[in-house]
Amino acid sequence: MAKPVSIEVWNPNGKYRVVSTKPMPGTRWINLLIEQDCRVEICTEKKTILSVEDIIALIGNKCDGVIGQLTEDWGEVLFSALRRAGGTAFSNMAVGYNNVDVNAANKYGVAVGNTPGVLTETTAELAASLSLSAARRIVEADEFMRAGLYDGWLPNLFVGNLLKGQTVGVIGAGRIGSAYARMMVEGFKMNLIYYDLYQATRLEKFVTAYAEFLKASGEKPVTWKRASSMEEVLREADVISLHPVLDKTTYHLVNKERLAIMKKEAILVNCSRGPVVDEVALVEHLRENPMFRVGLDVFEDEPFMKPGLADMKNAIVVPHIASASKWTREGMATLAALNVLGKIKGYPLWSDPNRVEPFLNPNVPPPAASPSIVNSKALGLPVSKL
Ligand SMILES: NC(=O)C1=CN([C@@H]2O[C@H](COP(=O)(O)OP(=O)(O)OC[C@H]3O[C@@H](n4cnc5c(N)ncnc54)[C@H](O)[C@@H]3O)[C@@H](O)[C@H]2O)C=CC1
Ligand SMILES: O=C(O)C(=O)CO
Repeated sequence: MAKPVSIEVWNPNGKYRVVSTKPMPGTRWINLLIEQDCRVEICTEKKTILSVEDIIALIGNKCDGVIGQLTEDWGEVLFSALRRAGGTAFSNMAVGYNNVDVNAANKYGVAVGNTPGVLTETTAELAASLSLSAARRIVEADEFMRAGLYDGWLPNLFVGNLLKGQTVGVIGAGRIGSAYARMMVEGFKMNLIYYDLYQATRLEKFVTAYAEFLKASGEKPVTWKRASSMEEVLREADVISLHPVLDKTTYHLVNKERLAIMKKEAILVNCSRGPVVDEVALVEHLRENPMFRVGLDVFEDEPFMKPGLADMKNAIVVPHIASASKWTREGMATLAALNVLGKIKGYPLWSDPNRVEPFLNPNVPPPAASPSIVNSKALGLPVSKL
């Protein structure tokens, strides 16, 4: 039996009981729930990752909805517990929901929300930061400086790669992959090659228009290409950034064989999910190819790194912070809360999960809709006309 977990309670007399497994940034999300007669309970347990047992204890005997985190294992056990407690609403505070067994949620009639859109630019900016940091060896140079090793300018000191005119490769050109591609093409005048199951039409139009602009200004135009295989991207690109969802098709998408076809001085960035890369193979590749560099926000066995990774000078590692801007994290909390609230109140689903701005303006009440429910079709939820 799990120990009771510590909680903070807001609006104790609220009709609907909504639990958040973590404190989340900002207060708007709490106020929006309270205004709609919710009692909000926030888990304040010091432990970073809650176990299934901890969450069962949080759900208790009566719970209308839960806001959860990507570190939690939302499957059969939790969805059945939530349903037994009378709940029909869950939302991840994340766009990725590979920690959620959606079939299990469907079985118990629980809506599964996620938070697309609000983190697109923030996440793409971190991928761009990792790309630049790797190309210009910023972390190594910073460590060198702090260690007191700098004793004067040298022609060969921390020489890195110029991005202008090189090729950026994007695997998974959805919301974040496309935003990243635009930053690298427009910001650094890189040529684009991308691989996705679907054509990224808006991205292609953007690069075409930007190329026209450059040409009209007398500059060399950038180019784009949709690759017919992932290998084509790996072979041709100088900087490759991974942005697909994590599912069976993308597990170990980058493995030993695929690392071997990349350029010896290429840069690989991963801001999607750790298991998209075979991290053991990556450590070996980094060891054998000192000019190959990586920027990693996510890890295969998060929060752990595979042995050897932390020792590699050609790896930059940060702790899953790609969406960590204040505006984004507060917006994610708001979208997650509104997903849960919308289901509890019987609101329809917002018609376009890529257009979430109307939910994020703090000066205007949000639309009476759930911003993004990934299993809405399976549950037969109505769609808003707005
Ligand atoms: N590191 C972090 O903090 C963050 C990580 N993420 C991760 O990024 C992922 C992508 O997010 P969005 O861009 O909003 O999602 P999205 O759904 O707009 O884009 C994902 C793209 O991946 C493509 N894709 C799927 N399977 C593929 C395959 N086998 N090969 C190539 N492409 C494939 C899809 O067609 C789609 O275009 C999330 O699912 C999440 O796991 C998202 C936000 C923050
Ligand atoms: O939203 C996600 O999927 C994350 O990884 C955290 O922002």
